[in-house]
Amino acid sequence: MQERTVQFHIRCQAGDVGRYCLLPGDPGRCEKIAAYFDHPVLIGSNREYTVYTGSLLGEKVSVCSTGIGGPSAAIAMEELHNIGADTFIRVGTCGGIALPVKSDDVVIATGAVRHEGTSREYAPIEFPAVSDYEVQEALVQAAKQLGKPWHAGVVQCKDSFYGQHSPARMPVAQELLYKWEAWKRLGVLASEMESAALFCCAAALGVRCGACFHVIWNQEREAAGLDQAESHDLSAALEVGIEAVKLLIQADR
Ligand SMILES: O=P(O)(O)O[C@H]1O[C@H](CO)[C@@H](O)[C@H]1O
Ligand SMILES: O=c1cc[nH]c(=O)[nH]1
Repeated sequence: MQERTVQFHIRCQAGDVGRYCLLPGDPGRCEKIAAYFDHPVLIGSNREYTVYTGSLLGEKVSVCSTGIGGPSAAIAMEELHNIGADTFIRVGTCGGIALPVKSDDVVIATGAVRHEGTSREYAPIEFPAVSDYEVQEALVQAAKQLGKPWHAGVVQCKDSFYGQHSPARMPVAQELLYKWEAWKRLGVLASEMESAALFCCAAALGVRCGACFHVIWNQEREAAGLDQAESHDLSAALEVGIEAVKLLIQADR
């Protein structure tokens, strides 16, 4: 494919974004994240991709939404990398699976279950989808410094949100249910949709990627009669993501 100055989907070019990029799924989250930057500027918006650039500690940083699912997330990472980005933090939402993971907690991914399609077009299934160690460490340090309730461990990625929430009505119910039971027994913390693709895409490109999540709810806690809490205030996860970028900037200097 011919090299392009302006990237095909994100419609940005070299100079538009920083080396450090935060990657929320929801375009509506970009303005909130950019509000933590110094001098944030809206670079553009096309399809699910909204991009703002500003600075943190004097270093150029950006936020680019990825939309829902691995295909659009991998496109964002590829195109941001084409124009100079090499360090990525997904700042997403997730649903808790492990019982200690409560609504409003922050989950930091150490790795991701590849129950989705995109990562298979980057790496054979034997290859693990893992977070970059430096980014992971910065996220943990950030959560500790900020005093946020956090958990670090494996998250599960899938392509069907409703396969997670209504597995029994799917024609492939048996497969979804026995695998969900396996994720539970293996101590998987939470379910979301993009990290596995992003971690494998990052490995293929030779760039750093980590991920932190706001826990909206936990369907297993609900099933166990523990609580039915639901939270949509993402500020703790956003603050952890921003603080981690600052720690990486300092460590990289
Ligand atoms: O809130 P975001 O970052 O989009 O993340 C989660 O929310 C979406 C599903 O509701 C999926 O993209 C999932 O990964
Ligand atoms: O339960 C949830 C919440 C957010 N994102 C998901 O994929 N699942």
